[in-house]
Amino acid sequence: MRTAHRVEKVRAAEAELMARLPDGALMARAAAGLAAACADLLGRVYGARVVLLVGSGDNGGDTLWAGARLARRGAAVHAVLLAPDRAHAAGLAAFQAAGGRVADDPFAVLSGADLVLDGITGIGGTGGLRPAAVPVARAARGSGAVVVAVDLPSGVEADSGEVRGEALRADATVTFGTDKPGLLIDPAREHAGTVRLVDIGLGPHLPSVPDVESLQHPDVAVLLPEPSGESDKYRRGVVGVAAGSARYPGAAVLTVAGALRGGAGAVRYVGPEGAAVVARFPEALVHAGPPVKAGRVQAWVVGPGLGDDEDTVGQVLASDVPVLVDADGLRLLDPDAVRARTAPTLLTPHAGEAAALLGRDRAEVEAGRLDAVRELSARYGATVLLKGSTTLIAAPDPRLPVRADPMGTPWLATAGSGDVLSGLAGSLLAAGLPPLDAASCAAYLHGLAARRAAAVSTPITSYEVADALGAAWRDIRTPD
Ligand SMILES: NC(=O)C1=CN([C@@H]2O[C@H](COP(=O)(O)OP(=O)(O)OC[C@H]3O[C@@H](n4cnc5c(N)ncnc54)[C@H](O)[C@@H]3O)[C@@H](O)[C@H]2O)[C@@H](O)CC1
Ligand SMILES: Nc1ncnc2c1ncn2[C@@H]1O[C@H](COP(=O)(O)OP(=O)(O)O)[C@@H](O)[C@H]1O
Ligand SMILES: [K+]
Repeated sequence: MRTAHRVEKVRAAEAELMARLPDGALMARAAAGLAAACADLLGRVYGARVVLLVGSGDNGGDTLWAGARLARRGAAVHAVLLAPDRAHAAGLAAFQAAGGRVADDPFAVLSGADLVLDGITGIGGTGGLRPAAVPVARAARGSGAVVVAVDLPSGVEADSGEVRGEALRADATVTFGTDKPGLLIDPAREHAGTVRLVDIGLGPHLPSVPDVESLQHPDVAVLLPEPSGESDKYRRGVVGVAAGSARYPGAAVLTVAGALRGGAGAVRYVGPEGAAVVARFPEALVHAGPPVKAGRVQAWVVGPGLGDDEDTVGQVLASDVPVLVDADGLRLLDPDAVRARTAPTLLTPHAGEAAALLGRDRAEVEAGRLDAVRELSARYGATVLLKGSTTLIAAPDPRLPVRADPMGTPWLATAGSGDVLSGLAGSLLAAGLPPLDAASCAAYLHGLAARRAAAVSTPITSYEVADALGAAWRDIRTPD
């Protein structure tokens, strides 16, 4: 599991730890880890041309101390001081004592650099890069050097992943003590590149429950349901799928395709497109009547391609089993009926649907996904999976961490892939996973399946994503 903590918690943990250590010890640990990571990236330190972008805070301090270490190992290191009067004094003295030089012309040194360290701002940064830093950050990006962000790419919001202006784009980020939420959530995540965590001893001082977390293969492996000797199709769970309409018959097929690969023992399709479903999937059970007459299921998926069938949404929401609501279902749902449910509800909007549910602009939701997913989940008393470039999942209990899916790929931005996801997540609900786990495992498997399909050929179709789900399960169970 990757875990991320908000800035206030990082600072509290740092204060506790610093009180037990000699002055400067923590920064020395950070700088040692940073210099080691840079040496790995460079391969050979001796003779390498390194440029430090140094801001006015401790982030610049870490960078100067690391620059001193690299200079002592024979690198030619120049520091670009963005606020010369406020550069970290001890760091600058150590840097110069080690043979590092302050650059007169930032653009001249950047044009010949092998490695650039971005120490403009870390967790103390607010707003995008200040205007003076913008051309320097752009020149770093355009220089052909490997760009390494120190703690965070400068200009991103550490706590939310928002980018409110211009931010530096790094190839890699070396972060200290713990991940920050912005390293797991777009658009900031995209600016960070590959993230490496340096242990500075903060762990025991951080709250045990993080603010944001990302599942990794072993976490998903533990959560996925496995049939046992005692299993039969009913004990494995039956998932009901109320999706598709004469106008959108494909949604019925794709949702069932996802549901069949989600671990439930049987999929019961309910709606007008049973013939199309059975033609593709003879293993599906079909029922043409309303959901209340369909027989017992352990979870429902309602909404993909449903058109305007409000009755179906109402009937499913009135049931006493977990319900996933997607697509048209989100438009047709009665918020009071959702809030009144005693069994869990999982809503799976994309940014446009989330914006409609919240009464906000789509762009606002996309820029501030963490805030949007938390607010939706609180308003509806439901688990919410907000789809997009970073899919986020929030449980209604605000004490639980928000899960940020690390597996998505932009190839998933293709019609119908959301239908596959909702079938898959509904199937995991029917198999007995709690909504937060069902949703986050589904997003992870969906992304992994899309990556596998994209490795064979691109562009991928939603049906190919569904087809690759079995291979994704196998990958997770048998890591190499
Ligand atoms: N506190 C500690 O013990 C440790 C801190 N560490 C480092 O210290 C950093 C935090 O240091 P600080 O709290 O000094 O904060 P930062 O160095 O992240 O940034 C604060 C400084 O940047 C300026 N600033 C804020 N927003 C800006 C913007 N958009 N553009 C340009 N300048 C801006 C502020 O005026 C302030 O001077 C961490 O990210 C990490 O790199 C590490 O050394 C580990 C230990
Ligand atoms: N830029 C992107 N990067 C990664 N995943 C994306 C991106 N855009 C969309 N997706 C994913 O693609 C799927 C699309 O679902 P959705 O918007 O419901 O489409 P549809 O209704 O056509 O099925 C979701 O799983 C979403 O997270
Ligand atoms: K930085």
